[in-house]
Amino acid sequence: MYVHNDDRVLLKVIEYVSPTSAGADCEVWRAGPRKKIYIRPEEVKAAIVTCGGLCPGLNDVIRQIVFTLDKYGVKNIVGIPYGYRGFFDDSLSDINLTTHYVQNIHLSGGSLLGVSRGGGQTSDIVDSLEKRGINMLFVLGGNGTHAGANAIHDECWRRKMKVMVVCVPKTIDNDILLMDKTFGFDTAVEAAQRAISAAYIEARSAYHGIGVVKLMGRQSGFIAQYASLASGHVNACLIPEVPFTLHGPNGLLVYLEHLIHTQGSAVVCIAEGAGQELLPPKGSKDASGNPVLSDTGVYLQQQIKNHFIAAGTPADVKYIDPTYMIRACQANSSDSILCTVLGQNAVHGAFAGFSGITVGLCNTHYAYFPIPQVIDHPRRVDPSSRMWHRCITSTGQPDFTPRA
Ligand SMILES: Nc1ncnc2c1ncn2[C@@H]1O[C@H](COP(=O)(O)OP(=O)(O)OP(=O)(O)O)[C@@H](O)[C@H]1O
Ligand SMILES: O=P(O)(O)OC[C@H]1O[C@](O)(CO)[C@@H](O)[C@@H]1O
Ligand SMILES: [Mg+2]
Repeated sequence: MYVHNDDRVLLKVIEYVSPTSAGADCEVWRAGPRKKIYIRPEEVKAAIVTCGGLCPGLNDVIRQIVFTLDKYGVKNIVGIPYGYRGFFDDSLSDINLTTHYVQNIHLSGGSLLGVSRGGGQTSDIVDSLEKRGINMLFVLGGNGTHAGANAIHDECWRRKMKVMVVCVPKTIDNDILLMDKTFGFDTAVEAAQRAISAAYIEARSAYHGIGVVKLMGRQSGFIAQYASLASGHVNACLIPEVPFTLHGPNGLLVYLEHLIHTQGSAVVCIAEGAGQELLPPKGSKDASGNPVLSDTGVYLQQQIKNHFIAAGTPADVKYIDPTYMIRACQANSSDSILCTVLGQNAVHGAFAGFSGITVGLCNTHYAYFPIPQVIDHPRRVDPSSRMWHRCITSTGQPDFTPRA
């Protein structure tokens, strides 16, 4: 059954108050195979590239793109090694991708193709596409990668090159706008449970035990929020979107003291971007220009220890940082399904002639989004949302917001 090009997915089942509300001006196409295809399969040279940090499910998406291209009859498929770097680093060679080659890659985490951050001029990448004769490009990555893909799309358009650039959002942080969720997020939340569980068991078993778990989330605290909600053992969830105070009567430290006296143990879950304002900024950036963050997890652990020493109350503080363990793993079943459908739809989108789009889940429907709208700014936890309130209701934490 084919999808008609005029089919649309309703972005939000809400009435927009103003045309500048997020998503109000965004057209979202229904994803899926079209009756009329834009290019003959025998003319296609397809490439797949994975950029940014790792994310569970990358291999599932790569595999499904190759399988679906094969179903359309495409024989010429290459993998670009190590993200955008593979386009301009002459020491790196493309990888020929066949269904046989990718058959089992979803059984392990990581990316078959490798990933990287930083580097590369758009014009060099487009030169490279031209030189290699690539006319279908599948780009898997987060906000930065999407910005790069959109620039590639614009440059191809400017040069009148017929290249379809189609993205699949990859971010365990779940920080892409307008989508229900991105692949890898569920797996990361699930993997974080082992760390939180260990922190809880350690804390419960120790005399006055306190467990601190740091999870990824540079600007968006979704992983910490959902992992805390899923666990049920977290007493305080700290995210970048909600400033907190450590000291003073409404601070975290006094609350932990209260928990130790009333229930004997406590668990804190902190997102890496939370509490950055408590430490001097590092001032450095990674290769892609993302700010390098201070380690608030280690700082928090130290502050808790100091506080309890000063209070004369014994406390056994255990710190767990499972950072890379929650993303370097194999996708769970629900993410595998998501990856499979996203991968298939990425190929359908390219064959339908879309370019400069990304594939995502919108109100439970698979859809094509224009890239600029989904990366206008990172999606963040809304502290006044019902979901955040559900989270703090579940942890039972008081309001740690700094008071004037
Ligand atoms: N504004 C931009 N314009 C063009 N290219 C960009 C831009 N921002 C980042 N890139 C490129 O995109 C690639 C990935 O960017 P980045 O390291 O920020 O990861 P990301 O896609 O945001 O994923 P993650 O969620 O893991 O951070 C890098 O090669 C980087 O050079
Ligand atoms: O250490 P790396 O590879 O730069 O990745 C860390 C970053 O990845 C992210 O999860 C984004 O993918 C951020 O939250 C985190 O800061
Ligand atoms: Mg990014």
